[in-house]
Amino acid sequence: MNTAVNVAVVHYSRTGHVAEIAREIAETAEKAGADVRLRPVEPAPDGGPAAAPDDLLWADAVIMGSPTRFGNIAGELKLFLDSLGDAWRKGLLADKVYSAFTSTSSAHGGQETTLHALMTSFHHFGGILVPPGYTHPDKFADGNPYGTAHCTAGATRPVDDTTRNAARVQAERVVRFARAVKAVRTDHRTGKEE
Ligand SMILES: Cc1cc2nc3c(=O)[nH]c(=O)nc-3n(C[C@H](O)[C@H](O)[C@H](O)COP(=O)(O)O)c2cc1C
Repeated sequence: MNTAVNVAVVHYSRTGHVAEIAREIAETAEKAGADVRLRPVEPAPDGGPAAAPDDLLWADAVIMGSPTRFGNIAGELKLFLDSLGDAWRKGLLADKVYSAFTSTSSAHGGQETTLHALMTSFHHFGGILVPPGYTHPDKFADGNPYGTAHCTAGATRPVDDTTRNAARVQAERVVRFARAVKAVRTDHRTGKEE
């Protein structure tokens, strides 16, 4: 089965770590055959487009990333989430695959709570959650079954192979399940298969 799928990689990053993981995820999803929109929630320094609700409507899978802030997501990403009320009300965010990633300064500095905070919204959307789990040997190296999570160790540790490998595992898995979900998705409003 090689259904065409659209993947939106939506993220916020202030000092570049989350953006670096987002790029790895986007490249991997592209290599896996997906059409990809890599979208920061604020306009990128290179003038590229910022994320818009339409990117989620377009997507079959959404992979969303935020730095951890006091064990929670960054306010900038929350503002984007809060712009989705209209799309949510119309049922347009449902039945898509969702997955999350993050970066912290300290080990166990709130990675899992941040990933869960993102997933809370995904539940409200009626999303199909696809976490990486321990489904690949590389996941035993990065050790986070909830999503790719980097630790910058006080901004001394750039995104490394362990994190990149985890990002690749997650992106490949999301594309695979996005294809499967797309094949059975129904239009929420009509109840008919899309
Ligand atoms: C207001 C604020 C709160 C933060 N809270 C945490 C935290 O709870 N745990 C942690 O490990 N790092 C925390 N950090 C550090 C960021 O998570 C870290 O710098 C981030 O992973 C970098 O991501 P970025 O380079 O994509 O911006 C915080 C940073 C800021 C500015």
